Amino acid sequence: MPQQWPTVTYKEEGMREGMQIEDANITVDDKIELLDMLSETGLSSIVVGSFVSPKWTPQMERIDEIVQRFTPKPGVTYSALALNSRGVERARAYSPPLTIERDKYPRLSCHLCDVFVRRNTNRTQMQEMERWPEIIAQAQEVGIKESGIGCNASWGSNFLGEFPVDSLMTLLEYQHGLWDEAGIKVVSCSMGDPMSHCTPAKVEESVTRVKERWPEINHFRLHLHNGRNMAIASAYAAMRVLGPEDTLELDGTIGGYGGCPYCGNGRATGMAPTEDLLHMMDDMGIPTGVDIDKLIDCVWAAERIIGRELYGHVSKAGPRPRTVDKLYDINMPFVETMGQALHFKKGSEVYEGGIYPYREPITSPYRDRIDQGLPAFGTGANEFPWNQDWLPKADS
Ligand SMILES: CC(C)(COP(=O)([O-])OP(=O)([O-])OC[C@H]1O[C@@H](n2cnc3c(N)ncnc32)[C@H](O)[C@@H]1OP(=O)([O-])[O-])[C@@H](O)C(=O)NCCC(=O)NCCSC(=O)C[C@@](C)(O)CC(=O)[O-]
Repeated sequence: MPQQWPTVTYKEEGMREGMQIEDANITVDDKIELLDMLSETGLSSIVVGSFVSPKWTPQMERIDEIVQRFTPKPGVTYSALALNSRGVERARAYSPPLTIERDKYPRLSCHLCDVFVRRNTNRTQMQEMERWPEIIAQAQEVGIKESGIGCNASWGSNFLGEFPVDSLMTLLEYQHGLWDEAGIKVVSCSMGDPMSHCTPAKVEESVTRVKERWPEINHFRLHLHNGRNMAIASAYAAMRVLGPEDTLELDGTIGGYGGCPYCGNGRATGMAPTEDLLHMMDDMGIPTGVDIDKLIDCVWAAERIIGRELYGHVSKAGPRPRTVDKLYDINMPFVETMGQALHFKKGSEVYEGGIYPYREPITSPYRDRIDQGLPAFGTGANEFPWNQDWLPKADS
């Protein structure tokens, strides 16, 4: 029985998580060029930046100009991060095209790491919790029937060390109890990880335990950072636990850049590279609606704008060639440099003149079959290559 995957929705964070850790002098024109390119890829949800204090994050100082001048594409949801009411008020001035509500549900959430939230927002974890009664009261007031629980810095902290999943579950249990008391059903759980402490094992355990403890929770949000290169594997682990009755919200950044300036990992933080993660989802048969080739154009544009190479792989090695027209030339020469590796998009001229050690051109009956539109291998015992005379006989 093939795996039944959850519905996966994806949010592109390159213009916010990505740009917030890059040079504050990147021009508004360049950011608008990249944002408008992202709008043409098929991405359905794009974060344009954040309305935070420019004293804390100068990279976001000119967000107002970006929102005023970019070209919103119909059907794409554009949002922005706001960490306090002043930020929400600023964002609301640009709605539309911005969508202000970033969460489907009223949610009780806080950071397991008190140090991170103090460093990042000048607030304490206790102050985050103090808001919960108000969130519950507001939900009751407007007759909300479904709610969310959640946590950030869910699996560990660069300042406090690793957190056992038990600690995460204790926090979620407490939040769930408050919603129970209010008589509001909990259907969603979010887990964030700004300091890159996610691992596939911890994410698998966390999502599994939440599903087992509260089977009615069928909506999950994961905000995973990639400082230890565990974001894609962790996202996959979550997909493996969930099923067709579940929805999983993921986010990442083109090229995999990004990070919070106050998490301690700087530009080494990163997120799941969008092009790598969505290419994996393509392979899994999970619909993304995104054109990987246009995403690669965005990564290359981002590298030009930022002035350095980014972390993703599909933009460098190319997507897995799966159709005859994308297969590599079996007689291509020695391919060595990163520039020569770009032949998948730039054509054979990038490796022309490379070492070619073969006395005769390479041929292969397998490639002959592929070029004729046949599968490389036959499926039956008496089909190619099992029926070829070169094959040693099993009883010999
Ligand atoms: C949240 C604040 C503003 C609180 O900062 P604060 O100092 O507590 O705010 P305040 O209310 O005391 O105001 C201080 C000054 O900031 C101004 N101010 C106050 N709010 C705003 C605003 N929204 N926009 C513009 N200006 C603002 C306010 O007007 C005042 O100006 P002054 O009187 O000094 O001239 C500050 O801590 C901040 O901006 N932090 C953001 C740092 C940042 O950008 N981090 C990266 C994004 S978060 C992230 O990446 C993590 C995440 C979200 O992905 C996952 C996770 O959280 O785990």
